[in-house]
Amino acid sequence: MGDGPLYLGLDLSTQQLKAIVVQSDLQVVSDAKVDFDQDFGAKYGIKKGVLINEEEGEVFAPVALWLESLDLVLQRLQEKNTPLGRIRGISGSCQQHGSVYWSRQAETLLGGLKSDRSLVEQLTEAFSHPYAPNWQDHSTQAECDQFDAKLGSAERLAEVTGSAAHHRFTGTQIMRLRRKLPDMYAATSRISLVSSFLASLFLGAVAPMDISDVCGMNLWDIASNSWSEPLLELTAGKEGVAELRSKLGEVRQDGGGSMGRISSYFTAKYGFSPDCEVAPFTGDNPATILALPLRPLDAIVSLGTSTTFLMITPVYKPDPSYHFFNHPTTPGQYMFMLCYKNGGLAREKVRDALPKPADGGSSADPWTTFNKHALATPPLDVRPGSSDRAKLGLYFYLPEIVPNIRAGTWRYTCNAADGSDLQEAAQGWPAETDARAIVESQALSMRLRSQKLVASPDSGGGRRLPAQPRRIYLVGGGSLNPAIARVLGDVLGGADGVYKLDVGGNACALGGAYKAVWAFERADGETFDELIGKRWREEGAIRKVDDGYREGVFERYGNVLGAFEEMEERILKVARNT
Ligand SMILES: Nc1ncnc2c1ncn2[C@@H]1O[C@H](COP(=O)(O)OP(=O)(O)O)[C@@H](O)[C@H]1O
Ligand SMILES: O=C(CO)[C@@H](O)[C@H](O)COP(=O)(O)O
Repeated sequence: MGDGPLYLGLDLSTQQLKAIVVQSDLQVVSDAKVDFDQDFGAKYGIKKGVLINEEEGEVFAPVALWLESLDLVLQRLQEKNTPLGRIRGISGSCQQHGSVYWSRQAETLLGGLKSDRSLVEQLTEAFSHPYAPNWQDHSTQAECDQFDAKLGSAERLAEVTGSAAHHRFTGTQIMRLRRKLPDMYAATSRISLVSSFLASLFLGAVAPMDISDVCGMNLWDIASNSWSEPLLELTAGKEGVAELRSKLGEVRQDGGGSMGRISSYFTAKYGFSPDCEVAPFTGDNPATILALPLRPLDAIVSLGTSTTFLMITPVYKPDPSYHFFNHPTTPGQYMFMLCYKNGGLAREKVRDALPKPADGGSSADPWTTFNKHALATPPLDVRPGSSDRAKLGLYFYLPEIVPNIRAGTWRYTCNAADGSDLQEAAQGWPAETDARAIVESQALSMRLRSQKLVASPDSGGGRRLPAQPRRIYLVGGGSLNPAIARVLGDVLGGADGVYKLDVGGNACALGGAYKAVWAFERADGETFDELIGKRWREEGAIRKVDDGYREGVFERYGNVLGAFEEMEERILKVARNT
């Protein structure tokens, strides 16, 4: 390890808080993590990082859990002898949409933290609400209906804010909490997103929201680069607009630079330098696109608790079924995102329903049986040369986001050659078939909804390939899984292959760390891509895990894409979230 400056990236996601430290040349020098269930499950009664109130569809996390986790992850970095004193800058990535409600004492308490006591001991009174609504919350259908109607239509809301109304988007969440807990709302001095909350702890003052993460609220007018007056009015009432504006605060326009020096709590307690500075933090998905120099036509599939599909584009083409966000570092660029609630946890459910192998499942990898079945099942469970019907399923153990369908599982079959004759498979099929079918289903949904963003990549040999991503990068916990990589490659293609980031499970934290490098080392006007592009080395950073486009196989999925869409439409008619 040299002696140059270091940069810390944090990732506060659903199930963990991760930290990663890199050098200016982007080499990783240390990392640590806190697993919420393992480290604090018993104390906070959480499962998979959250608490659930089934009756109202509420999903939320205790803010105190995150305070304790921050102290613990820094302690773990210290125990690994990480030279925290050399850290020059900090940035981070956090689960999107969640909101934290600060009390009137917040600024005083944040500014006066003492290093001989923990964050949780000193900040309990800094919050007007002990919980942060989580992105899996689905308690806000009534508010969503009003948001979609407010500007005339869901299409218009998507045009203005980048997204139609979604249960988890912060505007609908604030609107509901204001109605449900009026005293709490009145006692709130500031509202943070999870990203600005975590940055605030480091700063010792409430930090502004970030220009990319703010697009996950249904409140930010992207074209006019300001809060949307009618949507603030909807959230807080005509009389309440000024108050809500002041709770939300200013939005920081620059994704880089310094928001201020680190709080003395961290210098005294963990040995950070008093010169260490805090850059804006952003959402975990925007940070993921910063984990490597992503080009247009490349796609990232993030296989975390949620499953997301991300691309960057200079063209703003919003639609109610997906999301556009401001790029976290580059004005004029946008992040396209699809987000599925039934991602990692749904795959785990299918995995856990599989019959146990004869040896009782002795492998240390809990995914061995799932992977065996996923790879042994042919695409769409159609044996080559047979007249088998294609199998299509939807596996929504939680109410889904895209499409807006309530919890349930559905199984259909259709003619494999052209998707005709779609019929519900009343008898279902063996559990083993579900292993491949759930990954195919997730990938078919991504392929269906990203069709307008992809084009035919130049294959180099004069051969014109069908429209598809050039490269697909896998990140998140599920990126460790070779069978999932293979099925995603089969369905989504990827002319140049499917790659996994070597820090696959840590990509958002890494994106945060790279953002810190850029934030503090950029030359005048130097973009993130320019700076990171010069320093990033493919070797050691990514590994090819699948060939991606396979002629013949890709087209077989194309044949049933229409049937997949029809299946969703039929189910939507009877099982829409209300
Ligand atoms: N080998 C694997 N195969 C498939 N999924 C995996 C594997 N390892 C971990 N996961 C999944 O990764 C998920 C956690 O991913 P991660 O990106 O760390 O989560 P988050 O950022 O949402 O907290 C878990 O739900 C787990 O099921
Ligand atoms: O809601 C979204 C994006 O809109 C989720 O992607 C959250 O940002 C949580 O991410 P993970 O914890 O699954 O990484």
